[in-house]
Amino acid sequence: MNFVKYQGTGNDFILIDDRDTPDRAAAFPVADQPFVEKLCHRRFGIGADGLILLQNDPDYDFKMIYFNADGAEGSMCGNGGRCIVRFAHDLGLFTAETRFLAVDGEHKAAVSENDISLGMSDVSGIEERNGLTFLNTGSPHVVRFVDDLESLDVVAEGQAIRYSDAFQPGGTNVNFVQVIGSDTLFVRTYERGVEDETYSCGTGVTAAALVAHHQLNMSSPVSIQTLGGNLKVSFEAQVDGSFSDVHLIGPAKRVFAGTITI
Ligand SMILES: N[C@H](CCC[C@H](N)C(=O)O)C(=O)O
Repeated sequence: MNFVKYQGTGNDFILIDDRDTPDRAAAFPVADQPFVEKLCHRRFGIGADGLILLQNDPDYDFKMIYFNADGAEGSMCGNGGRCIVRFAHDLGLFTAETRFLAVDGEHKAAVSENDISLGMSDVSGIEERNGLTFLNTGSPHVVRFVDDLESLDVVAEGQAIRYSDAFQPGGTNVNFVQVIGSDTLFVRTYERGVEDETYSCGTGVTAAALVAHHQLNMSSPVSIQTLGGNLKVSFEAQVDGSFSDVHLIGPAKRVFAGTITI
């Protein structure tokens, strides 16, 4: 079975072309969670934050199926979404703009030489839960502002919130955010399903930008720095507290291709 790897601001993914072939026995074993986990493992496998299948869909250019590094199917992945758009473009499935289906519904995206602009789901609003700011940008996210993000223990602090009672049974991703300019945030994310800090989280930086607008009146587009590079988030804030026209903009790059032999 062949695979390619892509990374978007250091959030890295195994991508597999799982479109219908005459022999469906060659299709990816979607229910084999230990297999996906092994492929994502950085010592026993290829190594990745997640694995994404590109499948056919009768009504869209393609369909995205996303698994976290723990092997379980995840909720929406923004950086993975940008990577699969670049992959579909590399496969010649569209020229400049695309419509595809993901776990949270339809997404539109546009490709330019350096960036992918990915349309995200509308966000219904921002809530306070047990003193923490929480929202769903396709995946569940807590957003917490801090003063010194550089020296924060993101794994320990993130885990405490991810497993706290308020977010059971599903858990949540956790973003720590430092304001570093009038329109710029530095974001570090503890990711559910990876159970570690990743270099960048697309739905997470989207959440951070929307909360920065809501709480600090930061205007669109918001620039975001992550450990793996820079992203932009643009949006329209509605009077009822919801957000529409949300876009996650940044690079996604093909890193290598290979054959799975385990
Ligand atoms: N890395 C992803 C987030 C995946 C969400 C996943 N960790 C989950 O909660 O299922 C992103 O770029 O948006």
